[in-house]
Amino acid sequence: MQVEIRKADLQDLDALKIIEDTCFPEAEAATLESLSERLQLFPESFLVVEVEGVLVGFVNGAVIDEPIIRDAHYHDAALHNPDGAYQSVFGLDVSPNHRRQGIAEKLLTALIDAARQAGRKGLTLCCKEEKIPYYEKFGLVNSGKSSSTHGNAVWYDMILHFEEKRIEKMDLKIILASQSPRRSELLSLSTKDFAVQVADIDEKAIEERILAEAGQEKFLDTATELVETLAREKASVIHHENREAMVIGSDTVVVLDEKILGKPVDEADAYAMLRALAGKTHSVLTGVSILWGEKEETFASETKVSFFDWDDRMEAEVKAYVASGKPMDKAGAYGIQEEAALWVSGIEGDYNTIVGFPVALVDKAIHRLLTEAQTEK
Ligand SMILES: Cc1cn([C@H]2C[C@H](O)[C@@H](COP(=O)(O)OP(=O)(O)OP(=O)(O)O)O2)c(=O)[nH]c1=O
Repeated sequence: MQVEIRKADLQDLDALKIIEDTCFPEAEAATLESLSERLQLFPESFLVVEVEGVLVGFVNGAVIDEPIIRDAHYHDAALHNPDGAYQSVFGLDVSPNHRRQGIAEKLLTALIDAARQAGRKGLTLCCKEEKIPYYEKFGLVNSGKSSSTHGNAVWYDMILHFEEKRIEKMDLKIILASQSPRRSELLSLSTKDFAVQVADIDEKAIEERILAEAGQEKFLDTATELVETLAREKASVIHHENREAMVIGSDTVVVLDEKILGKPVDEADAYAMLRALAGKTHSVLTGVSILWGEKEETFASETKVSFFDWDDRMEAEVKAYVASGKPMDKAGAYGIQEEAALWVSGIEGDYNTIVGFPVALVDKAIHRLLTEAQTEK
């Protein structure tokens, strides 16, 4: 028996309505308009099942903010929130001649998996008393009688809370291989539980090698390879000494007119860099490498930054900024989080990539690795 689950589309509407009417009494069955509205509103959580190419069942539900479905959720489309916390189940239908073949189970499991993947906190539905044991098999827990009077029946709230997979809950050692206080601050938005160990590598030698080996590819590709390699090298040094830990390395460079601007070597160099950046658009590239056991996630993020034209006021500000010593530990000789903010006319991309750590991408990569490890267990 060939069973296939896929997302529903509007062409399925008539078949869906026929199945809905065979599964529910008239007072409880969703109308054609309602099914059509749901299809358009939350296609991500409207799944159908086909057996040998014939549509025989479906499951659907809005994504809502609270763990319990209220009657208003069925009628008020505006209560669907694509970023909401709970996947609800408005209906689970299988046509009568395809029951007792595990098809409803497959549908519900697919919706639970999709909700987990989407990072929801859980899944919630209302059912009649006799269906409680059925849903308990999926881990849903009876929270008592529902306030719903849908179809004048008595309903029960059933809720499945997904396990918290935040990093804090895991027995995991994370090490940030960086001396940069800004990287620590940004990583702490994703997890509070990490150590810092500084990796000492010969950045200049790696840069010279990669630039010397560069072929005909675009300069930005070479620069991307450079920040990824430096990030991986930093992580690798620390990972070598801490085999069980998840180690994160990172590196940032500024790319202007096919030239790489790293940290300035002295005040004159810092001044020259800032003078060259004025009136132009450059790229800030930050590479990140996460090493954990045999696993690796290495990537780079690019943000374009434009500076206002050079004028007398900027000249005075740049001189004072250089004299303060602040440019010396920063790629391109500036920190957008400091006085240099006054010279920036616009950015295109992620702000934190400029500050040296694209924390949103890092957070996602960490959780991808954790999910991967859990499914392998
Ligand atoms: C462009 C720019 C860079 N920077 C910083 C980010 C990085 O810390 C620094 C680039 O130097 P990196 O060599 O990438 O990093 P680092 O030496 O500070 O730390 P480690 O190698 O130990 O990880 O420039 C800002 O803080 N703001 C900015 O606007």
